[in-house]
Amino acid sequence: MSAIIVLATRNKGKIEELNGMLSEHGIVVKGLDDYPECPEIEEDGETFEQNAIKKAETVSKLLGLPALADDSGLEVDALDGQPGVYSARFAGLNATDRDNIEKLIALMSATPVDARQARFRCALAFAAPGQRTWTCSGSCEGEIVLAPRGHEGFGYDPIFYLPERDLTMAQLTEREKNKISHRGEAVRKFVTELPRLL
Ligand SMILES: O=P(O)(O)OP(=O)(O)OP(=O)(O)OC[C@H]1O[C@@H](n2cnc3c(O)ncnc32)[C@H](O)[C@@H]1O
Ligand SMILES: [Mg+2]
Repeated sequence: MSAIIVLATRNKGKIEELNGMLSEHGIVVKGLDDYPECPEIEEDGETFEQNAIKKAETVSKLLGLPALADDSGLEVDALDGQPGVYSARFAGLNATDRDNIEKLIALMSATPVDARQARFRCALAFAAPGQRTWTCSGSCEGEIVLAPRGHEGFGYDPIFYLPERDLTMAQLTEREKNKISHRGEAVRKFVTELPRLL
């Protein structure tokens, strides 16, 4: 079996990771760069789940195809859960990963090392014509470090430290990241539902 699922994103890191996990299940994930007619979708939800549902349903309706969406971000305990749903635009609307990392490092520099707990969260939503939208989520615990390390992954990975590995997320290969990440956990739940959803 082989199926195409549109992933409602232009984030290349997400497309790469989702393809890495779903290709062995006969699924090819295509991002929105393959569907230039899809407009930017305003992410105005209060939760990752609300944003994921909005992105998946908007794209599925517009294209008349099954669509998966990932809304994800970083929650830092010392910042009361920030940047949360604002993770992509933490340092402003057109912020780069580097801008966001620099802002977070500046905000965390006064926080003691033993109070830098954080987690990545990922909500997935799957919408298809005539079907009820399905959602699931995953999370991954870690700590913020002030010195970025590693070049793999994307986003906040270089400052997301995994104490049990003594590595940042950006020092893991894509395959290793997928085994432990918030997105990996959510995708494994999606995979168990695939026979019912597709
Ligand atoms: O909304 P789409 O188009 O999917 O792409 P986006 O980059 O705007 O994605 P989000 O709105 O879900 O924002 C998620 C941000 O959280 C961060 N993030 C999410 N998953 C991450 C991961 O696995 N590693 C590092 N940072 C991550 C990263 O900065 C993302 O830009
Ligand atoms: Mg976004």
